[in-house]
This record gives sequence, C-alpha cells and structure tokens, in this order.
Amino acid sequence: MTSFHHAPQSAIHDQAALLDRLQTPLWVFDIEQERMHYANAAAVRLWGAETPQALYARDFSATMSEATRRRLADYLPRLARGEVIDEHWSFYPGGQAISLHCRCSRYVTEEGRTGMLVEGLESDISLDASSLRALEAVRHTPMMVSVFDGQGRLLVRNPAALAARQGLSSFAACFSDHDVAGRLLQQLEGEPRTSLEAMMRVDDSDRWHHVDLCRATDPKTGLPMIVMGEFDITPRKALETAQLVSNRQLEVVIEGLDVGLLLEDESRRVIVANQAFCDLFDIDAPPEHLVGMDCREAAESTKGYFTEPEGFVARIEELLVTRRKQARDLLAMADGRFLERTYTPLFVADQYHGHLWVYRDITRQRHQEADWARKASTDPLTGLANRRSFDDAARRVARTVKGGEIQAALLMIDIDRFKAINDTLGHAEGDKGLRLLADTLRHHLRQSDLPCRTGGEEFMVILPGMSPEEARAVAWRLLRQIAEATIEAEALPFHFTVSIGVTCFTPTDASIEAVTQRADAAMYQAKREGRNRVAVRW
Ligand SMILES: Nc1nc2c(ncn2[C@@H]2O[C@H](COP(=O)(O)OP(=O)(O)OP(=O)(O)O)[C@@H](O)[C@H]2O)c(=O)[nH]1
Repeated sequence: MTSFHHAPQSAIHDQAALLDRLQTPLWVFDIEQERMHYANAAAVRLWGAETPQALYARDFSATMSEATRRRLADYLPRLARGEVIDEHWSFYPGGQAISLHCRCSRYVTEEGRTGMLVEGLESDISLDASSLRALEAVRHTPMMVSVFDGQGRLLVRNPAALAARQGLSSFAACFSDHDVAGRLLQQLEGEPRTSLEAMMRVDDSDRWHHVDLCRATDPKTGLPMIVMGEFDITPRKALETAQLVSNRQLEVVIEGLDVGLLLEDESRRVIVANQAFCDLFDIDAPPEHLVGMDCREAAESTKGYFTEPEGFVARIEELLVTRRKQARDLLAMADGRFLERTYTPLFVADQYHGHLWVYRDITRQRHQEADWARKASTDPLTGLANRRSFDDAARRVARTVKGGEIQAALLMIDIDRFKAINDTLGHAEGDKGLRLLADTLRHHLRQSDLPCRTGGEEFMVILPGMSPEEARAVAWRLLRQIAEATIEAEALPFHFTVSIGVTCFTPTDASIEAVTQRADAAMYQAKREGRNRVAVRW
C-alpha cells in the first residue's frame, strides 16, 4: 500500500523559482525519514522523476540498499559535526550513466531533523557506463577494497573497508603485525601481485582475513599504487584450529594407548599406526614411517610371527571380503605370546573407508586364566586332581563305557586309622602322609590314569581301558607300595596302610554315583575284613 505523503514546505521551497534556474542539481535528502525533502529542476531530472512532487512522494526506504543505508548512517554524525563530505555517486537517468561529484553538507529541516544538502558538481573524471558500474560494484561488495599509494598511504576505500577501519588510514595500520605489512610492501616492488592469509585490524580487534594485493598504476598521477581486497575468514580459521586441536587430541590418545593400532584405508594403505603396534611386532622404526605402506605385503612378511601363518593371512582376507560389523580373533604367536585382534570396518554415510586393527597382548591374561583353571581343579595339599575334576573325568569315562568304546575301572583308597596318626603325631605329620600317598599314586600309575583326592583322607583313581582283574592287581601293588613307604616325621618315622575298594564302570550304570557307591561299598568291605586289603565289587 502506498502511503500518502505531503509535499514538504520550507524556506528552501520559497527560493524554488531561483534554484530551478541553476544547471547544477541541488537537493535536500532527509536522512532520518529517508525522504527527498527538496530537489531543484536539475535534480528532479537527475533522479528521473516527472515532477518534484513525484520525487517527494518516492518511497526511498523500499529501494535503498543496506550498504547505502549504512553509508548514510555514517554521514549523520559527520554532518552534525559540520563536516562537508565529498563523494562520487553514480546516477542512471534514462539509462544514461552519469558520475557526479556530490558535495554534502548539513541541512536542518523545519521539523528539526538532520538532512543533507547535496550539490551535484560535474565530475572531473569522465567514466563510461561500464567503469561506473565497476565503481558501483566495488562500492557495494562486502569485500573490503582499499587503494594505497606506493608508500602505503590510503588513497581511497570502499564502504565495507571504511566501516571496518574508521581512523586507520595507512597500509601498515591495517595489519595486526606491522612487520608483515613492511615485508609485503617490499615484496610488491618485485612481484605484481600476491595473496596471503593474515591477521588484520578490524574495529579495534584482530580478525583473520584472506588478502589479495596487486600493484597498479594511479590513472591520475601515473605513480604506482597498491590495491588491496580482503574478506573475513575468521570462522574458517577457527574451524581449522578446532580441527588441528582435535587431531592432536586424537594423536595423544592413540599414542597413549597400550594396544597396537593400525588404521588402513580402503586400498589397504596404512593411515595411522602407533608405537604400541611397532613394539608388538618388533618394528624398529617410528610408527609414522609405516604410513602409506601396503598392508597386504606387510601381512605376508610378518605372517611368520604366528603359529599358523597361512591361517593369519587367510583370516584377514576373509574379514575384508565380508566386512562384518566387528570381529575378534585370538592369535597364537610363534614366540609363545597370545594376541587378541579386533577388526572394525569404517563406514561413513554407508561408504566403506577402510578398517581399524587393534592388537592387544593377552599373554599374561591367558596364563592367569590357565592358572585359575588349574587351581580350580587341583587339590592344593597334594597337587592331585580334586573332587570337581574327578566328577568331570568320571562322567566322560562313564559316557565312553556306555557307548561300548572302552572298559574302565575305579579304585577308592582310604587311609587306615588316620585319626590315630593325627591324634598322636599331629595334623602336620598327617598331611605328610597324605602327600606321600599322592606321590605314590602319581609315580606308580600310567599317564592315562587319573588319581584324585576326593575327600579328607579319601582318594579315587580312574583307570581307563582296564579290566576289573587288572585293576585289582594294580590296587594290591599300590597297597604294598604305600605300606612299605616310610614317612619321615619329626618325632619318629611312621608307616600307614590303606584299604582299597575296586569296581568298574558298567554300561548299565545310571550315573557316576552308582559306580562310586560300588567302589565305596568295596572299600568298606575291605575295612570290615580287617583293613590293609583290597576288596572288589561289580
Ligand atoms: N592331617 C589331616 N587329616 C585329615 C585331613 N582331612 C581329614 N583328616 C582326618 O582324617 C581322619 C579320618 O578319620 P576317620 O574317618 O575317623 O577314620 P580313620 O581314623 O582313618 O579310621 P578308618 O577309616 O576306620 O580306618 C580324621 O581325623 C580327620 O581329621 C587333612 O587334610 N589332613
């Protein structure tokens, strides 16, 4: 909707007839209202209006660019100080380009608002239309454009440069580091142009700018001048710095890890390796020397480190073909170490970008686990298998006997009157007896037999592949060896005897309890029959 506007009335309008006779365009622009306050006939023609009233009614605020608005806002305080501002403005009345040297001075309207009285003087530089447009473009571009003479003194700058550098008028003053400016001035004596990224002074602060500099010739004086174009790259620089920081943080993390890392790209070239990786594979070079290396060749040359070299290479190929989410493998090394290797493919926006190998030396962990497993299945006093191992082994043997594959026998051994030994010689001497019995079993049985300490002074022996008759003979032999052994006690050496129950696993046994109960019954029979003897049940 067009707003109704009254044609302004003031003293200057009283002189209209006289002012209309001037060939020089003259107008008053109300900066605060963004309205034309007065225009003589020459100015009305210049502004391309039919009548003064049409010009006064024109809504300048709708068409005014932000750059012009900023420029006018900058004029206000200067005009208020009484400054006379000389500027070149371009006009296009009837499509014809005209450049005018505009002399602007303060004019206070009857309403008390600050306006500017503009006298449009004939420009001493005659420019063609394209030069005028170039000037306009330079005026409106957000890029900061400044022109200096050969000594670095400011000749002219566009509004963007003007807005950013009030008061700073030399080439050196534009740079945060004046030495840089000095070097550039020298450089431009030998080179016609140069570009750089530099810290520049803007609005009393430092900003990163991309700066293009070129040497030119002043068309007025013929002397050398320097044209400088700048634009702000501070946000990009901040991003680059953040990127550098996060890269460094990542490097610190990678180096600090005690697991070996190897990052490969999709063509199997090393992108990143760390010191821990080099240490694991005795690589006598810093990890950065590995970058760019072909991992296919490296795998071939290091496969000898593993107990299954071909399996090592084949597994890598398999993982790289399937590119599964993540895969973990245990690698046995020829030198006895165990490595856990984790493979992680790297996908970004569904695109495969290589993969990461993480190698962890788990040798100590494996030995510890093996130690715990051994302790969990061993009797600490005698070192023989304990009840738990006996149960597992007995179940295995019972299954094979049930399947008709083998026969197997079982001995239950119990020390005779052990309570009396403990009571008279002490518990520690009793322990010696238990250990002696264990040693006797260990040394006089076959490798395939399993002697176990299943209770206080109760022992079991599983004899795989043995018939009841053979087992009875073994039992008598053991019984005699135990009876003949002497225990070196502190007070005086002593002997003890055992009672042994013999039975065999049968395919009809419902459980291992059935066979152990038979052995138990046989052993009690031996006790009842006078101890120090063997009894058989099946
Ligand atoms: N020194 C020692 N004694 C143990 C251990 N475990 C069990 N005993 C003892 O073994 C003895 C078993 O005694 P009993 O079950 O009465 O039988 P025994 O005296 O051997 O008599 P018979 O079996 O009838 O010949 C008890 O005195 C227990 O304290 C052990 O680890 N060390």
